[in-house]
Amino acid sequence: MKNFSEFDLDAKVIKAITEMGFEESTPIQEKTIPLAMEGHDLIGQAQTGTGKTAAFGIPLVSKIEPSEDKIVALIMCPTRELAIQVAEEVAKLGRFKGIRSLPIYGGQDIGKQIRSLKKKPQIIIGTPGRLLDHINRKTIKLEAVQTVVLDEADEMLDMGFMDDIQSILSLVPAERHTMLFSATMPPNIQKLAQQFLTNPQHVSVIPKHVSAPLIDQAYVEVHEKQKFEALSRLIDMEAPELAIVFGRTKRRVDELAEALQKRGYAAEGLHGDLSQNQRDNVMRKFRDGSIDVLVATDVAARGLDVSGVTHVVNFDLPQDPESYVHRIGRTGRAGKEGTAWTFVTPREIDHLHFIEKVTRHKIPKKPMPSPAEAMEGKQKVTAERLINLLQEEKHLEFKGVAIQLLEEYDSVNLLSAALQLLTGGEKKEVNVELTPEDPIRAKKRRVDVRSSGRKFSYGSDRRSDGRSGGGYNRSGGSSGGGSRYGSSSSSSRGRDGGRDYRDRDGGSRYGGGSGGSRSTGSDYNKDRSSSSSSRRNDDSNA
Ligand SMILES: Nc1ncnc2c1ncn2[C@@H]1O[C@H](COP(=O)(O)OP(=O)(O)OP(=O)(O)O)[C@@H](O)[C@H]1O
Ligand SMILES: [Mg+2]
Repeated sequence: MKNFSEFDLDAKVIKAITEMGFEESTPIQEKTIPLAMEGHDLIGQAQTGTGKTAAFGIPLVSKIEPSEDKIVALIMCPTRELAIQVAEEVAKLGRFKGIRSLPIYGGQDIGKQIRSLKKKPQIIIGTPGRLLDHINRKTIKLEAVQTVVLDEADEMLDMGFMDDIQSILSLVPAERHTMLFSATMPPNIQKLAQQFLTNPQHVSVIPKHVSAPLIDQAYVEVHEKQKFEALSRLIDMEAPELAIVFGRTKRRVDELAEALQKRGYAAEGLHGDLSQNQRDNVMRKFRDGSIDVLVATDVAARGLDVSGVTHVVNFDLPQDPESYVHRIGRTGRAGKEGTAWTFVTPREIDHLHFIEKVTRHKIPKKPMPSPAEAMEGKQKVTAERLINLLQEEKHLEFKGVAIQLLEEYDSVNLLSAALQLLTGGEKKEVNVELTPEDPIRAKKRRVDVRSSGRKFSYGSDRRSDGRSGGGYNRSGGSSGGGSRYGSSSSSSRGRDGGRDYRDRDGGSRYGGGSGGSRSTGSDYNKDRSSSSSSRRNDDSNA
């Protein structure tokens, strides 16, 4: 991998990169930075957690003059949390150069945004709905925009943002530089590319498996009613540092977060029906570790980069293979390892196979963790806590009582009792009821592996094992199979429900035939609303 000084970058940007702790470029960065610096339109595909943000962020900030007083770059993201995060990364990259960037998303006070816009940011990072809102108010003007980035392009398409993106791009000069990024590139992305890009270069560093290589994947076959027990045993057994648990609907997420809290886990839910304040709070707590289980709908599936996420659990099987790839990709990022478990009910096994087929990765089956394994995990964690306390010498004021107790009782018995107390088994007894979700049905979607669109792939088949050395180490670079997976789906994808639907409507099961559900209001952002009357106007209070 290349050192960043080998690219033709602004010295102040290189300083920022160094400060961020990046030593070498990742494969997608190595391939896209030179192309982007030359102004080529491009479609960039690389596994989750491999630095796509910096792949477009670095050339972007490198090319902008600090003296510029117009908006010259626009980055669009599907969710608010992602817009915030991308804005933070861009701000870090542009820090020494004095580049001004601003996130613009639904749910945030529009007056405040207008005030921030008066500071003349050069880069806007936003969700499409709120962007359009500002454009209509003329508080955002796009006539000087030279570069547009669509992050998670396929998702924005899928959420029904096509019209919004079209409206936005119609206001950007045609002579522009457009880049499109995602870990997954289903075929319908071609349509978007054809419309918005000019002679794009396809840059793909997707090896055999589209899912990130450092993720240890498994599935557990469980009945709907056993899922909660399976989850708590799993958490006990694995003791994740941070975990994200994905549920199908908002209701599911609410119930699950509450149930976990009742059982004594530090968990909170995230979905599109929460106020932006609540969403921000939950994310902040998760990032700083004051909660360690984030229960979320697919609103958290894309792009979020929280270091320390060691586990992802698909409490409910995701509808789309793409969703699977992105959900599990919240762990195993930036060269770290991660674990992803997926709960599958017996009736959903076919759908799991479908996901395996599309992602070209066999997901091994594991047994449901036993109570003994769960207990063992908990005991281990308790023992570790005890030892930490001992090493920190925070226990000294208890010494007197300890001596007294030891005079009367056997030391092993005494310590066992203390451990039992610490392990806190009593909360396990709390009864928990979740409203059952209907199983996901296998969709008829043609999986044509052979004809996989080689266009996007030029197989840098990488392996995960290289963990030596500093820096990123996600490369490996032997050539090979490099078949991309995205080719597999037919056009049946996208219009028929799935995630947004689930996220939007706590109760309804997927597939109730509501053909247009994608466009009836992704609650995702609650962001798309103000731009189009057919959508729920969730932002009206903003
Ligand atoms: N060259 C690098 N060296 C080390 N770390 C890096 C490098 N580039 C990016 N990172 C870090 O890797 C992590 C993942 O990056 P990023 O969020 O951009 O991934 P992504 O490819 O966009 O993933 P996703 O598909 O999930 O959106 C971030 O924490 C980022 O700071
Ligand atoms: Mg990303």
